Amino acid sequence: MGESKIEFSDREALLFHSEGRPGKIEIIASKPMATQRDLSLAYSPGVAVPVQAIADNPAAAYELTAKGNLVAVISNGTAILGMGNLGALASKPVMEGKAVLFKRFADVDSIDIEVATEDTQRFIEAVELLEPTFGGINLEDIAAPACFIIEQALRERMNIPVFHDDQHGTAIIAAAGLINALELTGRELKDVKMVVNGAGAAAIACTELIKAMGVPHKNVIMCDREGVIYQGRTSGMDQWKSAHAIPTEARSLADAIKGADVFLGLSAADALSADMVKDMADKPIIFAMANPVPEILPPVAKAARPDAIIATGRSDFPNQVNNVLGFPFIFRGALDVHATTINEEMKIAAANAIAALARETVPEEVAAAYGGESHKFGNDYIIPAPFDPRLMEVVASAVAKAAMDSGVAQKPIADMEKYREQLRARQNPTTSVLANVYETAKANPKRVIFAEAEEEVVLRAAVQFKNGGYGIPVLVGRDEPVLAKLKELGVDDPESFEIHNSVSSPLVPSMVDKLYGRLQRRGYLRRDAIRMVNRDRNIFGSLMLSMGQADAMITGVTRTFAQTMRELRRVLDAKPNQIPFGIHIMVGKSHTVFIADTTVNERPNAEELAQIAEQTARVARQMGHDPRVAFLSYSTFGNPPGNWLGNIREAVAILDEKQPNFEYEGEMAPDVALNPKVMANYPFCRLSAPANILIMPGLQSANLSAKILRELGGDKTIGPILVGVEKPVQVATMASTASELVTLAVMAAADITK
Ligand SMILES: NC(=O)C1=CN([C@@H]2O[C@H](COP(=O)(O)OP(=O)(O)OC[C@H]3O[C@@H](n4cnc5c(N)ncnc54)[C@H](OP(=O)(O)O)[C@@H]3O)[C@@H](O)[C@H]2O)C=CC1
Ligand SMILES: CC(=O)C(=O)O
Ligand SMILES: [Mg+2]
Repeated sequence: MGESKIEFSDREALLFHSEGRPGKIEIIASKPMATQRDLSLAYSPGVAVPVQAIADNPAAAYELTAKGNLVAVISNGTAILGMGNLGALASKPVMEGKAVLFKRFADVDSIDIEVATEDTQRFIEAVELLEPTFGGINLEDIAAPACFIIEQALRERMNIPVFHDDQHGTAIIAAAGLINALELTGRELKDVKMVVNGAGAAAIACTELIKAMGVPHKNVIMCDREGVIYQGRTSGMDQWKSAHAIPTEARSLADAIKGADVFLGLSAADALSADMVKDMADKPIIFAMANPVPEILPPVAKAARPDAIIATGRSDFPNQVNNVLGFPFIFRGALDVHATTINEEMKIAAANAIAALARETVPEEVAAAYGGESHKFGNDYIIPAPFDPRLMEVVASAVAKAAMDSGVAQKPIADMEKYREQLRARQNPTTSVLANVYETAKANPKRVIFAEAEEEVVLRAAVQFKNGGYGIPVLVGRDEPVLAKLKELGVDDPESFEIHNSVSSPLVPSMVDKLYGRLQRRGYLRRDAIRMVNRDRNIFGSLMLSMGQADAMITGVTRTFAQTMRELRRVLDAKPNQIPFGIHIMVGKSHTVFIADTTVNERPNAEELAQIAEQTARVARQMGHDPRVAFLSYSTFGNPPGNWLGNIREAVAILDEKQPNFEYEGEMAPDVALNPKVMANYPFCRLSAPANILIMPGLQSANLSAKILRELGGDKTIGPILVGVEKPVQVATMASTASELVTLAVMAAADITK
């Protein structure tokens, strides 16, 4: 078990939240709001019709509004992670984070609501009044014991699922992990001796579920800040703690832990010492789940007890026992059957489904999401990772089925197999493929040149790239300004970055020879080559790349795309039998479209169009898509006729000759390519479904479309991605943000265009 792999500075964490649109969420309309008619339908007078329909039949709200897929993440900030009571406002970043996780992992729309009161009754009243808005309520980071009263009252008063995530979400995941850890260490629930540190929301709920599964009451010692909760203790007690008091001589955690099989930490940072771990039974099971800093760090626990199974709540160590593995999928299943509640049966079904998934063989494509490591059920893999795309299908369907079997589903699912298919389809392959691209880069770290390292945005990207573990940034720039800027960015060890400066680089003479060799018959003198190597960072970087000093390169923020390309092409050739060009990827809600050539060839001829189609199909396939190419035009199959269609038709004919292993068709207008109803007017069309690759007739239309879509579609655009150059190099745009640069650098490192 290694050190934490993910590092970041405080400044980086703040910038992550403040950059661009502040915070982590925004709301997007799901219906067009473009015309007067749209307005009439969406708002007055059209909206009166669904209003009346819902007044007549409240269940219609699930069909006519967003309610059925909308979950509120609600907190008063009294127990923010393990940071304590920092108030409602300070809890907002965590609650926005939970809302984003709902969306990312289970396509559940979610909004954070921070309620500024510590008065239990006022909180209950505020939340219960929200029932019309939401399909479910996820309570979060509310301290015990108020959370128990709040949840119970709301469950009684509301007819939608109310779920306190820190209690039950955590309990479900901890139970799943424990089932597997016990199996690996050859223990049975009935014999286990367990110590629980913490007696709050998470600790009480975990203990209750684990006792319900079979660990005897007398075998569990619970501790809080005052030490052991023993029978007869009077100070700092409440009814929830009393329920777990046992007769024992132990008074401190150090006493209690002697000989224990399992430690369950849901308390605070550093509460468990290495000495205590040494006192545990053979093959101890240690779940140190306090966030953000666990009760003990895995390397410390492992050093004390190499035979231990160790889990934390964090994503940067193996065995992440965190409620993120549960709540998105539990609500997905509950919402899909319009469950009135989330009951014990649904929770146990979720725990069993998660535990069983970890014992299954990890398929190839999933292995990539684990950083290419072969994950096999064992001490460092007792629980699936949150990025495991199988979780959605497996957990949500188990929860939905349990809701149906236990009689709380208002809309049972008729065809479970079809439902599982729909769950799979809710996940856009690009999202998980991108996660895989990141993990591929991490698994095999490459040296990536950041050619414009004196730019702050580039340096920030390089720092993120390094801290994310995606590879080794190789910075091109003058040492002093680069080091000074790294310090400004809060980097503790700027000297650990490799910086290359053309003024002092020993590589310069051989670079000049190489460049002069390439350019002498293109009108350049040796002194021109010297000047270019010394002054031009793209030339210097490209020469480093071509001389094998690094594996990939990212540039583009200080010069226009065309100028950057001219500089690169002085050094780098096209790949054999390929042409360089650009792809923009538009990542839609459930589909992805690749558009090419958006950057290089102004007026591609027929051969070039066919070539662009073939190369784009290869990239799309590499990113998990079955290519379906449409050659776009203003004209569809000859209508209207025109003078510009010849080379498009010829490109289709070239592919007809070559018989490539993907679908293609043309010429056609974009609506024919993308809208199945319009495509149906052309029954002879050879595409089996809407196109996912759009080959544009020329740079004008391609580049304009990509830029318009980018401006209108925001960060759903990836690219431009440069294809067809002999070395992995990516040219960003001058407006790129640090995170866009990191994505491109990772794509270059993972060589997705190879
Ligand atoms: N990994 C995961 O998925 C999750 C982890 N957690 C973590 O669990 C912890 C508790 O959260 P939650 O239950 O919501 O909060 P609560 O405020 O409801 O409970 C906190 C509990 O921890 C106890 N505690 C605090 N410090 C210590 C200490 N040094 N030694 C012993 N007990 C201590 C408190 O004791 P007292 O009663 O005496 O005040 C209290 O019982 C947090 O760190 C949180 O991040 C929570 C949910 C999910
Ligand atoms: C993970 C979580 O919900 C917590 O630490 O509070
Ligand atoms: Mg929490």
